[in-house]
Amino acid sequence: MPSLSRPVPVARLHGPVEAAPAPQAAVVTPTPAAAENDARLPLIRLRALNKSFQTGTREVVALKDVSIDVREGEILGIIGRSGAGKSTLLRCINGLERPQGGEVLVDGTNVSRLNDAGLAALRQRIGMIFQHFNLLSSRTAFGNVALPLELAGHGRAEIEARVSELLELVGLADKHDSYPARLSGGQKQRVGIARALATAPRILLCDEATSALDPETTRQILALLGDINRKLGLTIVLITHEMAVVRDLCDRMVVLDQGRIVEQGPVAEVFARPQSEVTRSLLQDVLPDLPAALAKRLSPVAQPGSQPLLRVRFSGAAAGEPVIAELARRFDVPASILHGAIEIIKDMPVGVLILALPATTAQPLATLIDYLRERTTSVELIGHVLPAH
Ligand SMILES: Nc1ncnc2c1ncn2[C@@H]1O[C@H](COP(=O)(O)OP(=O)(O)OP(=O)(O)O)[C@@H](O)[C@H]1O
Repeated sequence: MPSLSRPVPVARLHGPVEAAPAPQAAVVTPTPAAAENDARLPLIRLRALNKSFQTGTREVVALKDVSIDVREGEILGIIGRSGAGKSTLLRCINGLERPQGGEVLVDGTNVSRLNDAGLAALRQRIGMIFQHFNLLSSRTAFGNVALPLELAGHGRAEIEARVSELLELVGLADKHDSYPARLSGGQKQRVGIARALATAPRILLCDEATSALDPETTRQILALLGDINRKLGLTIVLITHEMAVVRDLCDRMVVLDQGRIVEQGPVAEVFARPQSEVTRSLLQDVLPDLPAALAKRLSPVAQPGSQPLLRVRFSGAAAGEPVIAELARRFDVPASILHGAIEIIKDMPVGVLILALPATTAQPLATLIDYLRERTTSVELIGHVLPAH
């Protein structure tokens, strides 16, 4: 029987893991922090996963050639629209779904080859929390957290000590005897987190864990997950459709679309240089881009009196540069900021600006764009805006 007293992860499941391969869809240059992260061995390796479902005569492809490494101690966010394959991916990790192709390795163990007893042992090492908490209404907070320990055959005294420690960890020391009906959504999720940690797992899977919560409670639960990740060295994989969750909690992110990975990398890097249309669209929630009213006035070609419209992305040191003032001073080009947003992600400023240049300038447009490109993360000419009437 495993010991439950731990501030640190329990022993590994099985033997050694292989060296990390090159990331499949890395589209960004790693930051120094990410490079340090890369040196860690992957705790979870998904290799070329394929999974389809047969519904009547139709085959639905849920995952297509998905390869992801999750390194020990990191928080990985998997984001995508509804139907992108997120839940299927999470369920492949704990063996609830078997892929038709590819491999799922958890700490070197091939999950697809495990029998029922092996799967049960694996799930002791993988905690899971859910959108709707999945608590037993007939049990108190204590009883819910105690359940996995009872099932694992631990003794009463050990269970009592462990559950008290866990309720304390999640900030519910005073709710031992409360039934779920008497708890708020945030408190229920705290019980869910304590229950998921009961068997001292090394991995926590979060299935839309904050989607049923209001923004303030979401912030508190994300802060708690970040705290647990740091205190216990827990590896966290979460699925979400909200960029704000990825921004507030994750180290790295994977964007799924129609079962495929369309982008992956450190969060700040993906926010600064989104490569796929899906990522850009999902980013609209946190870094609003071109407002609809402006988009309506956009023409793909220059017209008499129209102004070139630029989307300028910036991150890190570039965010502190007086780029627009310099453009005005050096080229005598007063750019107007029509829209902008900035976020601080893991201490790094990341932003987007929509700039309108004057209808006529002494220098060619290409010269001005080149100038900005050298001093920012990226510059796109998104069209020409006609004056508003
Ligand atoms: N058991 C199943 N039988 C048939 N089709 C399924 C099954 N599970 C998932 N699918 C299909 O596989 C695709 C991916 O589903 P999945 O639930 O993994 O997506 P998701 O990104 O988690 O979506 P959501 O955010 O809406 O939960 C969808 O088209 C879905 O309809």
